[in-house]
Amino acid sequence: MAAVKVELEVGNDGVAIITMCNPPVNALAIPIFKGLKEKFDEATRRNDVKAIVLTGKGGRFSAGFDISIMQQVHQTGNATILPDVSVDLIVNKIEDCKKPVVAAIEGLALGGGLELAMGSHARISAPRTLLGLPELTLGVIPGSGGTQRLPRLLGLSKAVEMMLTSKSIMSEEGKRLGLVDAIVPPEELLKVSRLWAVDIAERRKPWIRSLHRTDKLASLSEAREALKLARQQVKKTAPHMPQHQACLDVIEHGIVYGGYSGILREAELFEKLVLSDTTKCLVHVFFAQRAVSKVPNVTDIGLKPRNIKKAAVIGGGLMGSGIATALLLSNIRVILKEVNSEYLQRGIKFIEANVRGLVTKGKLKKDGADRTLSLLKGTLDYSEFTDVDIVIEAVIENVSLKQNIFKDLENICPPHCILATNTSTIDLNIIGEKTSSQDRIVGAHFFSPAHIMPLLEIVRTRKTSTQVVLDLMTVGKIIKKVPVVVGNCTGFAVNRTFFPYSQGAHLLANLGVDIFRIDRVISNFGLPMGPFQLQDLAGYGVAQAVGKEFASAFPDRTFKSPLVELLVKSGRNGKANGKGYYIYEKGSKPKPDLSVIPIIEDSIRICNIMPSGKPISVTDQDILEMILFPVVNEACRVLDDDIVVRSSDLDIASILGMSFPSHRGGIVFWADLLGANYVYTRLKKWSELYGNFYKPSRYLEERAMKGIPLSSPVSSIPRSNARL
Ligand SMILES: C[C@H](O)CC(=O)SCCNC(=O)CCNC(=O)[C@H](O)C(C)(C)COP(=O)(O)OP(=O)(O)OC[C@H]1O[C@@H](n2cnc3c(N)ncnc32)[C@H](O)[C@@H]1OP(=O)(O)O
Repeated sequence: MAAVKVELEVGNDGVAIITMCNPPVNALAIPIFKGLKEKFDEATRRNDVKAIVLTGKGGRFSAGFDISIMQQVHQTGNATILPDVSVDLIVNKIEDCKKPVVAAIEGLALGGGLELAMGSHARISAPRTLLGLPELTLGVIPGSGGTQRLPRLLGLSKAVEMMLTSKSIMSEEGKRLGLVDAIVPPEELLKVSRLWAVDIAERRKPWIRSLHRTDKLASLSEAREALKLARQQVKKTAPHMPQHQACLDVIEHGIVYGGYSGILREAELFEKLVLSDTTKCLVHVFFAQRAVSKVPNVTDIGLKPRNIKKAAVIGGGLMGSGIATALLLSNIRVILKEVNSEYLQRGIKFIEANVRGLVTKGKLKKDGADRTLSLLKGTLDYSEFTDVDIVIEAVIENVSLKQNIFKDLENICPPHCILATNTSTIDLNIIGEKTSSQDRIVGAHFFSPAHIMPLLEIVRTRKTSTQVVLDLMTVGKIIKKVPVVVGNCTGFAVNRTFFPYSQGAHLLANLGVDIFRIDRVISNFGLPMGPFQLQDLAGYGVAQAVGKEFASAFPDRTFKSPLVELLVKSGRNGKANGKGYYIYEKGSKPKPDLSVIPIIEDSIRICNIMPSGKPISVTDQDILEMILFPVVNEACRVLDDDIVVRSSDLDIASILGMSFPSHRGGIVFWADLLGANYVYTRLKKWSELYGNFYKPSRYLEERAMKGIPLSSPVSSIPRSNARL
């Protein structure tokens, strides 16, 4: 492992080059801060140094504060391990240094990295360098002066926009806006920076301390007005994120009381926010998202992914056309196969609409769209399949149809070709039963709409080859998905974990709880919509088909509600035919359709589970937990059955596949914050009142009894039947 260190080298020109070395991104770990303080002290002291250049090794300036330090704070509860960077290093040793400091930036300067650069007296950058303050995505605010210096360098409105959206800009834009002083080719970066530093020392260039600048700040009243508008905006866009309001408060504080006071206030709030649950969750998500790409015995054994140049998609329905769109947008040639020309034309139209839609949204240029669509070829037979590298089957969920398709594919496709299915529930072993190619059969489970939703569940059986898993992971990354490798079972990881979600909502509805209240509670928690609105969106056919699969796979814990069948009988099919739980009118939010209430009352009568025939009385917290704790319970079974590599994979899958709020950390992490024992006790009580649907799983019970977090590796407890 390369040493984490800071180097100092003094040239004949009297310039000290201070270099941060912590590959791959020069994260600001404790030894880097320590090293920076020492080297700045040394450079300030030495008589042979007249100016300083600060840079990062390996073509990347710095990705900011080492986020694992925040993780340590969360694990220990001890915030005193956070180093004093803002005042002790950046103000005292860099900005107030007796010798000029120039930041030589390449690759990226993010978070604390950009804050170091802004504390310097000038910034010279290589082209196409990323500059940004993404701290809010981690639940904190910039904590090393960013909230004060960025507005002073860029002006208030652009700085506020950059911080609230956490979006980086390129150095070219930075130069235009005044964040960067010059852009030079990478090979000249150090040379120009040294000269610039000497020029400042010899007063040929201005010696500017960003914190002291006020020329770009608006007047107090204008600033207050702009910040008030921003506050109203974030109330709507980030209602669960305390860091957004805190960021605006600190900026305002600095404008009213001066930059240095702003820096002190910023440090106080940063320390407070680091300890918040939001930060715990978002920091967990940061590392969990990176962990999913590490699959033991797949990504760590030196295998190289094969090149995927040509793909085929079977089925041009919504899923198939979405998958084809995702492949095409990443420059992969696609053959789309359908059973007749009417369906084929419809599929091609879907794809064209997806691609043209991106042009309308300004995400793709017209000629880019034309190029993308030229990679698509429709077909009604298998003649184009003889040289494809991957086939993704996306036909309806019919076992014998899929079995026959895979039998054909085995005979027609080249032997190296990956045979993938987009089934959302059917066992892969059954799909491949009529072939002897089980080693190249794999699940490629996309989420609808497939060209937009980021999750790709890669389902492997015991027989799927490692090479095929690695290849599909690589395709997933190429098409900008987050691949999560899971095992084979009904519903795989995501749909299986979440099957109790709508069942729990239906159980409550049949216990007399208002469905619109249920939806409100769930969206207030942070999901984009409640379970009934989601059902409207997906269509009731999906709910019925999926419900049957789970009822037969897990009959012991399935709640069967008559409601969906009653709705269908009364001519409703959700948003698709404009008749659901809600009324859908163009241009306005869905409104509760009160004419659905008599149908719900019918369901309650048939179901007959209300104690003493009366609706149960519940708090909003009860509603939330009665819907989400059964999901946690199933997540426990998924962990127990080894369906995921690690519990944090299920967190990422729940966030990216089911839109579980990332600021809650994912389904397992959220449950652990509440405590296994709390979840267990609540479920146990409801199982006594309302039956097996709530019965705690063995995994949950054991962990609750022994005080072990749900996320602790399975090896800490004796295992049952693994089902990969
Ligand atoms: C006080 C301050 O105001 C507070 C802060 O500075 S908070 C930190 C702010 N900075 C950030 O949020 C940037 C976070 N990093 C990123 O966005 C991306 O990693 C990146 C754009 C820098 C690079 O992306 P990419 O090239 O895709 O590589 P990526 O896989 O993400 O990262 C490479 C490795 O560096 C690690 N890493 C990246 N940034 C890190 C950071 N700031 N701290 C610790 N580790 C970091 C990743 O965990 C990963 O480790 P791994 O190989 O062991 O999984």
